Amino acid sequence: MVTVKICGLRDPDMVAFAAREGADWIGFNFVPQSPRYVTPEAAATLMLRLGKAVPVALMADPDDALVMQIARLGFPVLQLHGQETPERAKEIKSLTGRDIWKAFGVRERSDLGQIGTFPDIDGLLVDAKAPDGAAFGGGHGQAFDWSILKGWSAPKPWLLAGGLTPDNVAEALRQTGAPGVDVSSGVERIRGLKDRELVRAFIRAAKGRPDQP
Ligand SMILES: O=C(O)c1ccccc1NCC(=O)[C@H](O)[C@H](O)COP(=O)(O)O
Repeated sequence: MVTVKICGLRDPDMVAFAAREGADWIGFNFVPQSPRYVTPEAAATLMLRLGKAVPVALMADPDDALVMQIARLGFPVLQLHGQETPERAKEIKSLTGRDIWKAFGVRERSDLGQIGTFPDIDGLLVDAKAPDGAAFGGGHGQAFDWSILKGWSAPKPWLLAGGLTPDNVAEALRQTGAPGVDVSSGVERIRGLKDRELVRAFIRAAKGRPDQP
């Protein structure tokens, strides 16, 4: 079964709703410039509503103090979404003992080359490259050309991300064979605010049960 990560939740009831609807992972965003940012204190409250969903902490170029603070909250997975080097990813892994997922922004086939230089990560996201001039590297609601993944085999467990929506996720999965998907903007009507109907539709479309009430 395809796994689903819903990223950038800020509201406890929405966390509980996404978990009930079958989200496998729920991402909390610790990038202060993001409209989806939550403080570590707020995340601790949100984490009380996870049900069976697994929390993922999203950070961009975090310092040691932040990674330790987040790891202490109990996150089993840290998702790195900045300019972290392979060495820094390894360092964060040893410092915290947590699984490390690294997000890679891609636009063309050659962008996939960087992935092999991160031997110590536990998983990865293949995401769209941020638009030129963007202040941060993800959550822009833009898809990349999925055909660049044709014939590529991921060295680690991976999620497809970037511009996915309830309407295109089934086709994205068909074209890429991704084992899992990650979404943020595509389940929002207002930037930064998740929408229940879209969250439900996305999870059902990704898991291949779109018509169930
Ligand atoms: O979502 C953000 O605001 C964000 C900010 C800074 C770094 C990363 C961010 N999001 C990372 C994610 O994992 C998103 O879910 C992923 O980029 C897909 O986003 P979208 O295209 O909006 O579905």
